[in-house]
This record gives sequence, structure tokens and C-alpha cells, in this order.
Amino acid sequence: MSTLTIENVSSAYDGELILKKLNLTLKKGEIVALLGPSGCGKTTLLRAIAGLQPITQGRIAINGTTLSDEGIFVPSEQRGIGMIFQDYALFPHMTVADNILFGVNGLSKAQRQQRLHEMLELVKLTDLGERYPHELSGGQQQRVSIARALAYEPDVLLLDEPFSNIDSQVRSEMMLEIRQILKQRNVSAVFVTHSKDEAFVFADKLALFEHGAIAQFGLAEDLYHQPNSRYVAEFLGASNYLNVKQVNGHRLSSVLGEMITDQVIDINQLGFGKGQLLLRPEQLQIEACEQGNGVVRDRRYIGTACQYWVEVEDQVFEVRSSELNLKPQQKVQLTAKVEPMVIF
Ligand SMILES: Nc1ncnc2c1ncn2[C@@H]1O[C@H](COP(=O)(O)OP(=O)(O)OP(=O)(O)O)[C@@H](O)[C@H]1O
Repeated sequence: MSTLTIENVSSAYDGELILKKLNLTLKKGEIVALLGPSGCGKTTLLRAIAGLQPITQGRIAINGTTLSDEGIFVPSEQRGIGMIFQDYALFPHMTVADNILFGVNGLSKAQRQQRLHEMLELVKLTDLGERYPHELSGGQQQRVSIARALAYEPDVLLLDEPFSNIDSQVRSEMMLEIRQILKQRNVSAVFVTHSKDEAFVFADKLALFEHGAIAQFGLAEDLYHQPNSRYVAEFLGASNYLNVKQVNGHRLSSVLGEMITDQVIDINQLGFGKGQLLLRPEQLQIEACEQGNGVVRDRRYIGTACQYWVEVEDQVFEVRSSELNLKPQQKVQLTAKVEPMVIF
């Protein structure tokens, strides 16, 4: 059974449809990123799951219990949900310890102390229970907000851009640390972000939003390598499109020469046996070659690799290569690895 089920969910503000028949399921312990540009409805879905935003259609359930449906609305505080916000939302007049235990009810004094100790240890703040939020760094405050959300032992944790106020130098370390905490406790989480890099680091699966609908949902690598549209392809990374013609069931022709693939090519459906092959920068290889098919037009050094922009017959391709010594205006041979083959 899935932990969280979103079925056909729609939601509107002032009669304007913001979420359009969304479907999403989350298994126990899975972390899903709601990813997409500003204003596409990510926070609205998070609020709908939390019971802070009404839905006009569909069903939301946790562990098989319906929370929102026609005639059913379980209030936010009874949903078994923990929330972590961008601004941490800690109570400034309460100590770290009081903040963490705020939502924990029905335990004896000793059990509360035990829970507090466990949470402080989990987020590595063991000696800071008596401090106030303003006496902590941003990263420490965010760890308190995580401890507070987990202390209440939620079935699902919702995180709304929780890392955007964290210094970029410590952000990915912090994301990995929190991911590890969630995995250690097998917590299911829904994480809102507009950053693909954050989504790749933190989540197991991505739900990429486009104007209130989910354009594609699945494992991060599947969305990257097998996008179902140009929108998904471009949101997740640099994309080159190579004009190709079908020669036969396993062969394509293009300005980069003929390419053979084990996959069966079916671009007839696009019309006249033509299409555009998606090539990620790492699917292209270049090497210096005086009689080569291309010319380096620009380069950028990015640490362990170089980005090159290579022109072949009026088309410019972005290439990522470990070859660091090619210079602008140099002749090169550009070749492409066809798989994974995605043709639009
Ligand atoms: N309280 C509100 N009243 C009316 N419209 C709203 C309200 N809150 C959000 N909207 C609209 O709903 C749409 C979706 O907003 P939402 O906050 O869900 O987007 P988002 O994808 O989370 O964006 P961001 O990444 O900028 O936070 C936007 O067009 C927004 O203007």
C-alpha cells in the first residue's frame, strides 16, 4: 500500500484552476520532489496534502485513510503530517528543547525527555537544547525544525523549499545529512523545490510540474535520460537536438554521419521518417582533428571537465568533455552516442 495517494486532485483559487487532475503515489520511506518553475502549483499541492488548501476534485489519502474527498475533510492537525518551511518557523521565545517538543502530546515526562534526547542526537545538536533560535546559525535552526517535525513521528513529512536560506557552500552537505536522517527513520517525504540540482541530491523520484499538471513522474535518472517531452528534457539539463532521418529500422543519418542503434527506431509517427534526436552534452564526444566535421566556437572550464560549443554545418552543439586542451576555432571531430535514444 502506498503511504500517500493523490488521485485526480484539482484545486482552484478564486475560480481559477491551479492544480489540474494530479495523480501521485508515494511509498513508505520514499522522498519525492515536486519540481518546477515558479507559480506552477507545487506549494499549492503541498498545502492541499497538509489540509491547508481545499481541493475541488479528487482524493488525498495517507496509509489508506482518506483525508480529502467529496464530503470528507480531515483537519490539518489530525493528518499525521509534519511540515518544514523555508524560514524554519521556529518559535523565537522558546528554547530549542521546547520548540522540538511543541507538537508532542500524550507522553509521560520521562518519555518526552527521551524523545528530546533522541531528536537532538539525530540532528547533532545534543548540547544546544537550552539555546534560543536567535543563538543558532541558519543551518542549526533548520536542523531544529527537522527535529521538531520528526519528534511528532509523522506518517508523511512535507518540506517547502527548506534549503533556500542555507548558504550554498553547506547546502548540499546539509541536504545529504537530512536525507540520511529521513532514510534512517524510513520517513516518507514530499519536497518542494524549483532547483533540479536540489531535487537530484535530495529526492528518489521527481514529479515535474508544468502549469498545474505533472508533466512526468518517475526516477530522476529516467526523467533525465527518457524525458517524455522537450519541456522535461530542457528543465532537467542542457539539451542538443540533432536533425535525423531514418535510414532503416536501426539506422539514422545526420550531419554527424550515420548512427546505428540496437533499439527499433520508430520516427515514422512523427512524419516522413524525420525527427530530432535528443543528445545530452555527455552523449557527444570530441577530439582534435584537422579534417573533422566541426569547429570549437567557445569553451568553458568547469573543474574536472570542459564545456565546449562546437559548430557543425550551422548547428551548435554543447559538449561536456574531459579533454581540457581544445581551443576556440580548432577543428574537431564530433561524434554522438545514440543511446539512450529519445527522438521528438
Ligand atoms: N492565496 C492565493 N490566492 C490566489 N492565487 C494564489 C494564491 N496562492 C497562490 N496563488 C497562485 O497559484 C499559482 C500557484 O502558486 P504556488 O505557490 O502553488 O506555485 P509554486 O509552484 O509553489 O511557486 P513558487 O516556486 O514560486 O513558490 C500561482 O499562479 C499563484 O499566483
